[in-house]
Amino acid sequence: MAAAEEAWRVPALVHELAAAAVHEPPSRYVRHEHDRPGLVGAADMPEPVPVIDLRRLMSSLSTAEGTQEAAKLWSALQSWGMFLVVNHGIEASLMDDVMNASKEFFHQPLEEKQKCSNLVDGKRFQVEGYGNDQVKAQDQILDWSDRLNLKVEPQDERNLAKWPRHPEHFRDVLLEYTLKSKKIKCIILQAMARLLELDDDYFLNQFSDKAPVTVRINHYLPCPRPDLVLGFKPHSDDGVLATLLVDKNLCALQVLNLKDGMWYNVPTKPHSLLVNIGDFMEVMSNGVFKSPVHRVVANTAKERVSVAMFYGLDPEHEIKPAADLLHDRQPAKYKEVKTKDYMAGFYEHFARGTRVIDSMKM
Ligand SMILES: O=C(O)CCC(=O)C(=O)O
Ligand SMILES: [Fe+2]
Repeated sequence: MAAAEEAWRVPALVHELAAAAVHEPPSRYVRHEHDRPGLVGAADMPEPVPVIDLRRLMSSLSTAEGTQEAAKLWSALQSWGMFLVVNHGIEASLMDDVMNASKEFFHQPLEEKQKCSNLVDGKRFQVEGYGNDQVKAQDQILDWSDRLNLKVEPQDERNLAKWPRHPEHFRDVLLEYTLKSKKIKCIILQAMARLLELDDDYFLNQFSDKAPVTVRINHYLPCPRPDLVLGFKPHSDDGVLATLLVDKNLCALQVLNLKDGMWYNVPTKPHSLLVNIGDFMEVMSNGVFKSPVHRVVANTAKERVSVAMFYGLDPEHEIKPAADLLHDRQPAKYKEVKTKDYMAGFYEHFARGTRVIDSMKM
């Protein structure tokens, strides 16, 4: 491929645009009119995302309080497909450490961050590392953010060359946070299985020791025209579940309400975790639980960082609706698909701003 043809595949980082103090976002970042966040902003949710007390949820079989918490979880899963979790057992100081270490990485000089670049030889894209999303088409609209993607598990698949060396404690805090966040994922998946009257371990049993845990750390820098761009395009998450650590000072995440087609602000709560249902769960629950479509808006003044952790499945695993949920009047709504094929489709669709799960519906 000629060099001139290739240049569009490696756009400037938002870090570079911000450093150059551009007054207008380059056209590649400007969304089509119907897709712009505009100046008005989204509405606050008529019914906010439920806040689930994890300690209470753990006792859901044995206490009235627990039953109440499980009912809240059911309502969260039926409405927004996302919920906040408190009393989750991760120390506030560890959450702050993860957030601060991530910010510190993004504040490193560009040369330091480029040591973790997601480009091989400066041009060939790979998912892991620091940089832009993969650019698959010249007219692809880019997000006003830079990202760091890392595979944390399986341990023997960690590509440590892509992990930040600065700040030095980045690795330790991320690993400690992963361990603790995994326990939360287990409790939630058991409660979800119980809500569907499946074996408590039905969802957990889908994970083999090859199931990946990946992290995406998003860096949203201020934008001179937040009405024209998006920090993160509309998408639903891959994987079974995603847990999200968001900046407590800035509410910028929005979720689409499929019933009225409107975007709603997702509230933040200090030291809570936001849990999103991923596409794999939508398929396994045969659509009882829906993975929410969400996006992030930009703003003129404040920087924002978020840390998203995704629980995936073994690449060879077949994702399919749970057999016990299917009967004559309730046939499978999704085609069976191998995780690796789903993931290949995911990146194709993600670049175009469409959803791979829509192509799996029967
Ligand atoms: O930054 C956020 O709040 C959301 C990030 C997100 O949706 C993602 O990384 O998949
Ligand atoms: Fe997401």
